[in-house]
Amino acid sequence: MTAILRCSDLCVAYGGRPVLSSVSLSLGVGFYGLWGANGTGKSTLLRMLSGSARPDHGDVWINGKHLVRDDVAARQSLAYVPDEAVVYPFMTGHDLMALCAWARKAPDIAPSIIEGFGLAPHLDKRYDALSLGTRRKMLIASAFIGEPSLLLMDEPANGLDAQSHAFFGALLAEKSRIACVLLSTHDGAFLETMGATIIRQESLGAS
Ligand SMILES: Nc1ncnc2c1ncn2[C@@H]1O[C@H](COP(=O)(O)OP(=O)(O)OP(=O)(O)O)[C@@H](O)[C@H]1O
Repeated sequence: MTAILRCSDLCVAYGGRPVLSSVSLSLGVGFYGLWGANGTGKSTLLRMLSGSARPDHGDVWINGKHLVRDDVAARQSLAYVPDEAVVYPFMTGHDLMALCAWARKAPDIAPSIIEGFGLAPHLDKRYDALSLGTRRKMLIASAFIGEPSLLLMDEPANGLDAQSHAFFGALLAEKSRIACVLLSTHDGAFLETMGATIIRQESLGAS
C-alpha cells in the first residue's frame, strides 16, 4: 500500500493531560472511519493531521511531504472539513468556493455536486444566513474542489437531511476508490453500510 497519509509518534496534551499518546498511522486509498467515545481525541487528531494545529511531538506526511517542513506541497493535496468551520459570515457560497478554487489552483466545483446537494438556490446567500445543514453541505462541497487525494472530515454529516446524506455517501464511495478519506463520526451504521475500515480512537494511543 502506498501511504497517502502517514503520521508518527503524535503526542498532544492539554493542561498536562495526554489526549494523544504516540499515535502512528499509515493510510492509503480507501475509506476510514475514526470511531470513539466523546472526548477521546478524534477532533484533536484530525486537527493535527490537517496541520490546523501542531502536536507537542511527532510528524505528519501527506503523499510523502512533511506537513511542517514542506507545508505548501503537503497541503496541495489535502482537504479538511473541521467540526466548526471558520468562514467569514459575509462570504457567500460562491465566495467560499471561489476562494477554495483559488487556493488549490483548481477549477470551480463540479456542477453535479452543487446539484446533488441542492445548493444552487443558496450560493448567493451570506454564509451566516444559511441553515446548519446547508453550511455543512457548502463545506463538504468545497472540500471536493481540486481533486484532493486526502480528505479529512470531522463529523461531516451532522445536520444533513436524508437525501443529502445519501448523496454524501455516494460521493464518498466514489472518492474513496481513488483517494484516502478519513472521517470521524458517531454513526456506526453509516460506517458499516459504507464498508469503512474502522479506526478505534482508543486503540491509537488516545486517552
Ligand atoms: N484546545 C483545547 N484546549 C484544552 N482542551 C482541549 C482542547 N481541545 C480539546 N480538548 C480536550 O481534549 C479532549 C479530546 O477532545 P476532542 O474534541 O478531540 O474529542 P472528540 O473525540 O472529538 O470528542 P467528541 O466525540 O465529543 O467530538 C477533551 O477532553 C477536550 O476537552
